[in-house]
Amino acid sequence: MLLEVCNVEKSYPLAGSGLFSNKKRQIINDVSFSLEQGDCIGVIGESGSGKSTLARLICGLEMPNRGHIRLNGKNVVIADTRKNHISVVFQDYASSVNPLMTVFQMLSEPLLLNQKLNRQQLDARISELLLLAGLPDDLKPRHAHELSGGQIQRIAICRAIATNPELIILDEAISSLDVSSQVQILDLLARLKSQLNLSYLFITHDIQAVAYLCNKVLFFYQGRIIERCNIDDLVSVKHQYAQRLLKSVVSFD
Ligand SMILES: Nc1ncnc2c1ncn2[C@@H]1O[C@H](COP(=O)(O)OP(=O)(O)OP(=O)(O)O)[C@@H](O)[C@H]1O
Repeated sequence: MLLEVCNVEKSYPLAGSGLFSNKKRQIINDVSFSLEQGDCIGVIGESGSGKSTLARLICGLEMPNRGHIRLNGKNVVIADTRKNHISVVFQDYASSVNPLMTVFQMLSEPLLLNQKLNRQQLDARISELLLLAGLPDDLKPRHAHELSGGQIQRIAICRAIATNPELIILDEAISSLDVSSQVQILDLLARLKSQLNLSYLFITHDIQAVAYLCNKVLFFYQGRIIERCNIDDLVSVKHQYAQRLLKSVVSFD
């Protein structure tokens, strides 16, 4: 099993409850699921249901209060996504890249974390990544302000795949884009998944995007998984919230 999330719980101190109060608000409630190599699992839920908190726990940016998270049988280590072999692509593409860096520098950074490459090798690997993401090679000297939102998100995806991670977490990775860029990025993610044999945890509000990209789906509600199913069984979900989500989609095929 690639990823195992077992009985995970996370709470934060309750706002306004005083410095010495131990009152807490439970954000993640007894969440368990597993992801096999090659899976793309969609995590869908409304705003504030705890999806991003779950993402931060899985990639080791925070630790759970209870339960455990294992990647390839090893416990995920706090604040070491490199050791954890997990990459993350966030929603806010503009702030996910350094505005002072060129595309070449943005892509050099993750590549040089793991290996020693000379300038020529680095240049060749960056060309390869740009090609994989459907971007022209002449973007290398450009800065973020000289790129479109869709191009920046493709660069963020290049950064995510640069380290050959075991798992990529896509946290609302298409939400800030216009509809046509969303479709293009979904196509890119689907192509990279089969080309590089990637595994994704795809966090979103968008059930149609889940239906397009994922083979399994978890419905998240108030920090709990309230329903889970294979993508082919979407129409037979039982929970009211999951049914409501499905009904909210005008055309669904
Ligand atoms: N560090 C923190 N301290 C206190 N509360 C937090 C912290 N991080 C998140 N929360 C709270 O946890 C709840 C869940 O937040 P989270 O961002 O995980 O939800 P989400 O489902 O990803 O929402 P969205 O779809 O809007 O991004 C929110 O009420 C949020 O205010």
